[in-house]
Amino acid sequence: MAQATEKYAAVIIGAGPAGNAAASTLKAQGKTVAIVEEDLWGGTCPNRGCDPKKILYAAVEAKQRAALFAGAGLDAKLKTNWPELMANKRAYTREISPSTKGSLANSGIKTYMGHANFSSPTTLEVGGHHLEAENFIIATGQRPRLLEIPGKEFLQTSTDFLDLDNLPQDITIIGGGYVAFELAGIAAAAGSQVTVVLYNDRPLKAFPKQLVDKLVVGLEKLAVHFVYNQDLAEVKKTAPGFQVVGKSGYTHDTNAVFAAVGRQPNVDQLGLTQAGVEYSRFGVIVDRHLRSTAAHIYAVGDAAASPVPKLTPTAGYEAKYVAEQIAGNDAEISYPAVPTTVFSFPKLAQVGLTEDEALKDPARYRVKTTDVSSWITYKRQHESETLVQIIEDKLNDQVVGAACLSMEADEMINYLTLLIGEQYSAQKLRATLFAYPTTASDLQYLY
Ligand SMILES: Cc1cc2nc3c(=O)[nH]c(=O)nc-3n(C[C@H](O)[C@H](O)[C@H](O)COP(=O)(O)OP(=O)(O)OC[C@H]3O[C@@H](n4cnc5c(N)ncnc54)[C@H](O)[C@@H]3O)c2cc1C
Ligand SMILES: NC(=O)c1ccc[n+]([C@@H]2O[C@H](COP(=O)([O-])OP(=O)(O)OC[C@H]3O[C@@H](n4cnc5c(N)ncnc54)[C@H](O)[C@@H]3O)[C@@H](O)[C@H]2O)c1
Repeated sequence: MAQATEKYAAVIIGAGPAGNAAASTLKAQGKTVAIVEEDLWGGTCPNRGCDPKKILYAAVEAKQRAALFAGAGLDAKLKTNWPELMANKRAYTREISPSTKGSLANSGIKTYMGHANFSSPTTLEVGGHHLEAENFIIATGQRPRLLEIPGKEFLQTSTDFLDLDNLPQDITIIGGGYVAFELAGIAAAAGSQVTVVLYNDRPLKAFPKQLVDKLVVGLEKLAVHFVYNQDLAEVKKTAPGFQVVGKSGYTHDTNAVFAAVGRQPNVDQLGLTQAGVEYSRFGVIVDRHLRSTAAHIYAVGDAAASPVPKLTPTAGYEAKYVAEQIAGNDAEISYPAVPTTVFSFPKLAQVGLTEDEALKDPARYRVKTTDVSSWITYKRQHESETLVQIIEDKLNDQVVGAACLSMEADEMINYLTLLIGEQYSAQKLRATLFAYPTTASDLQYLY
């Protein structure tokens, strides 16, 4: 017997940070809401992204911070117990999916498990259910991109790395973005021999080169080996592991190979053509209201080709914005300054106007990069790779962009984000007192 059609005010596809934020905001408006998930409730960030990565990072960070005090008061040589570390991570992640699904259901949101696929602009099929809605929100995220080369079946991804039972002795990472630098840092600090193979000579190219170069120095001190300008031709299986082979003849024998060459939006198996929704390789094409080419269907978070970094905070921000659009607010989306951090050794963070953008208008912007390694905040931690870059608008004496490299960069960038958002001038900053000595108390000496 054919299933009856189930009707909702809004149906959301994907239960990651974006989908969940949209569902709960719409539910709080009193709407009938359904959400569909085909895999883990909670999505990438808490199951196989930000949170599990930061759990692994926290342990090796403690080890690295202690190591910096060798000969300066701490004799202990800490050793990583990877299986125990992984058990600690799994104790956290195993609760995420059931508890996320439970809290959605408890708040009156109907949950469907299965792959969602549009059969028409107003109907979504999920495991034999036909869901109709006045509005749909596509929040299907992204998946790791793989390389189309012989031996691609031997490539692992960040998802595999974050769930490794044992840490391989020798790891090779292909790519030069967030994932490559974060996995390289964790693996090297945990004791693995790491090689990062890049197909160009400009890793993390959205960040200032001077800071990236110093981050590379920091990782090299952890014995990470960088190989530049090597386009990968093939991955071969060998008796002890694998061999990566470059197009120029470069070879490297290793125990495991991880592809960190970007992520691709989950928009290709959604029946979007039947729904009248256009997409590109960057995701669902959206306007300044995050509306797709079908006006009643929106896209948010990693799945949307919107002009912001694809991060958890931007996903949640877009989701709440769309819920307000559906409630009748018709203003175009405007984004606040978006901070971002690469959790490596050390950490690299950035917010607001970038150095490249500022240098295009030197009459207006002043870029000041300070080596802060002699400052007490960094000296007391025995840190040596530390830079802070401040971009000031000369018109009003305000900070409009910043980048930081240090083990404190993740917190420092949040202070700077607040200063940018609140349009703090140097004068106002100098009139504020901060507890001393802290990273915050450094702020008034930076601009
Ligand atoms: C290794 C790693 C580390 C990261 N670290 C950070 C970090 O430190 N800070 C940060 O801000 N961001 C980080 N990110 C990025 C962050 O995880 C994403 O930006 C965020 O998860 C995006 O949320 P989303 O809801 O748009 O997508 P996702 O979290 O990917 O959720 C999408 C959901 O949709 C589901 N889905 C897909 N297709 C369908 C379908 N057809 N039917 C039903 N369900 C479907 C998926 O299974 C998934 O659960 C990291 C990402 C990775 C991979
Ligand atoms: N801390 C965080 O906030 C965090 C951490 C991890 C991931 N993320 C999110 O996930 C996204 C994906 O991260 P990612 O590191 O996979 O992608 P990325 O876009 O940051 O970097 C991809 C890298 O792969 C390189 N590359 C592309 N094609 C290649 C090829 N054929 N051979 C060799 N190298 C190639 C690129 O030059 C680039 O250096 C990020 O952009 C970010 O949005 C965020």
